[in-house]
Amino acid sequence: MKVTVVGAGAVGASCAEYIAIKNFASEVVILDIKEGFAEGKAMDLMQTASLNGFDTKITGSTNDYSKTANSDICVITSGIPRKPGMTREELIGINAGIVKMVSSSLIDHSPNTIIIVVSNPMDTMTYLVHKTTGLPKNRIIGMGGALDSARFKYRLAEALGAPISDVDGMVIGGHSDKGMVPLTRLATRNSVPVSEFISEERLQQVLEDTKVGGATLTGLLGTSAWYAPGAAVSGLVQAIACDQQKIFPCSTLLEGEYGLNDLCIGVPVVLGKNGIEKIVEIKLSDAEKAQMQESAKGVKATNALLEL
Ligand SMILES: NC(=O)C1=CN([C@@H]2O[C@H](COP(=O)(O)OP(=O)(O)OC[C@H]3O[C@@H](n4cnc5c(N)ncnc54)[C@H](O)[C@@H]3O)[C@@H](O)[C@H]2O)C=CC1
Ligand SMILES: O=C([O-])CC(=O)C(=O)O
Repeated sequence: MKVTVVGAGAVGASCAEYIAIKNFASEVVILDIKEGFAEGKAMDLMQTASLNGFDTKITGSTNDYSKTANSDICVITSGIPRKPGMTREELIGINAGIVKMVSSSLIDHSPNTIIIVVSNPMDTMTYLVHKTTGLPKNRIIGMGGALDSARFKYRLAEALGAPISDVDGMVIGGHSDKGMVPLTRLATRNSVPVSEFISEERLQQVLEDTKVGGATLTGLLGTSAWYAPGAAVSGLVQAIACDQQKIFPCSTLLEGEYGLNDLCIGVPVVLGKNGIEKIVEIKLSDAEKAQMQESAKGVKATNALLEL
């Protein structure tokens, strides 16, 4: 199993590290445009192999896509991150050009690959990869919901005073400060609805904190987060590489599902060896449906800025 990670920055390196530590891939290639940067990150990570006990071979490449040839899975993290006070959508001007160029170079060398898009604004970048590569929809996956759900669980556990492993919950919708739809109605503590334990008001606070999870960290760090994003990507890569058939919320091209068309947005999907094996349509309440419609409107407004 060969995995390429484009972008050796904060998220790309974290993602490569988690993939290696989980020890399921034979090879990870990190590629970056900055001279020597990917090679340096790869060497540094390889020097953790004996310490962390993994056999994955990590190599770096300065913009040489021949090194990525025949990758089973490619992750796109190249592009600029936001700074405090910015929205993800403001990154489109620079990141669209980068993602377009990177995705076509990847496909030139790995025509059968599955692509995971991370660069922001992620839902729009995922849509752009569809338009650029024309790959079947099961092979293009946007990562956002897996991360947002991890943050939701963190906030739920905090509110409940419970261990995170006792808590379950999912966030669907657009990966944006306003567009996320945390499904509080379906969140549970060990199968019991969380509303049994905390007030509606506290749950609303959890929802609001979850939606601005990325912005909160950007305010604290001066740039956006990388550990949880890297871990979330590694979870998707592992589910595909190991044909786990697990459900994650991912951004995928909708063609009528959830009453939505011609956009990529976060919904639950089953991930396995073919990438997206199935879009899972869960029954939403009227309020949740309305939130999804509103979220889709936001994503479509950003998509309209693309030069396709
Ligand atoms: N979807 C999600 O949940 C998340 C998305 N992100 C996004 O991921 C992206 C990367 O974030 P960071 O790693 O923090 O940024 P970073 O600045 O640390 O790393 C980005 C890397 O991309 C490289 N790069 C730029 N243009 C390139 C090109 N044409 N080819 C190859 N490499 C190129 C840069 O040299 C840099 O090393 C950002 O757009 C950020 O908003 C970040 C966290 C979560
Ligand atoms: O907040 C950002 O800009 C980066 C990101 O998507 C996240 O951490 O959720």
